[in-house]
Amino acid sequence: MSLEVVSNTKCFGGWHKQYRHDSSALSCSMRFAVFLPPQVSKGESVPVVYWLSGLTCTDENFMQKAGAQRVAAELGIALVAPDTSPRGDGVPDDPEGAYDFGHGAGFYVNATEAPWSQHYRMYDYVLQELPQLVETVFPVTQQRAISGHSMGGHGALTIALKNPGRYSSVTAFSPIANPVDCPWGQKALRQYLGSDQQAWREHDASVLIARGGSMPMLVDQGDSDNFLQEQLKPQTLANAAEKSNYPLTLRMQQGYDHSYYFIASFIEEHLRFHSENW
Ligand SMILES: N[C@@H](CCC(=O)N[C@@H](CSC=O)C(=O)NCC(=O)O)C(=O)O
Repeated sequence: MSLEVVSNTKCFGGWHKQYRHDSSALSCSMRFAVFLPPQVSKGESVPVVYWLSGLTCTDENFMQKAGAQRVAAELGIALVAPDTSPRGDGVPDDPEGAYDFGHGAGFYVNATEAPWSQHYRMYDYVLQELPQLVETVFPVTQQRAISGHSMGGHGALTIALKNPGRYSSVTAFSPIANPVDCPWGQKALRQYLGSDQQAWREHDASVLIARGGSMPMLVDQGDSDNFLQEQLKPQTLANAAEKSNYPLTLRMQQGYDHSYYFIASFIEEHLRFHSENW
């Protein structure tokens, strides 16, 4: 396993680092970011929160805009932020360069349809390859939590719901909560997974949560989010959770939009939530 250090920056007594590596899941070179809290420099092993970003993002949006490092340093949590899709000249992209499919829009699934299936395997990357690498290279414990925003909120919820026991807790900001029934989700799932909607349902948080479960889950959603009605549908998630008695806390936050200003306002509460549930 070869890791290239891209950057190394001191932050709140810990270190923000970017790395590049050859991903076998995605068959391309990938960059990811890690924040190691100060406890690591004192020889401690720490738990990890994996952060999945939304459409158009790289590993940088969350690390630069969410302001998560101060609380992660206080709580002794490592943060890991992967990119949102495979990338590179050899990786097919949306033919029209649309922002909601292809590069920057991997939707955290394993594509089954050509030409996407060779590289677009973000589900395996996030669930297996990246944690394996992180747990080999960095002083981290087996305690993992997962969180994300929008497309990344969809990724966090579905990966957690499909893998009970793998994460201690899951949180999301403005997740695409019912992708089988919104334009972003339908466009991506049809192309990555084909026309059989049963396959899409296996990556829909509202479908999965209806099957029950017990992993602590917190979702924050701004009520002034432009994407709320057409793309996000948190009420569908809440209704399904109620029917299956799933312990979901959904908080509608008055006046907040879809941006990282919203995430920055509540990321501390999400990290404390994870910290209470290791
Ligand atoms: N460019 C698009 C909207 C793209 C957008 O809003 N991306 C969000 C995530 S949306 C769902 O996954 C984001 O996080 N952007 C990066 C940022 O740093 O804000 C448009 O113009 O509509």
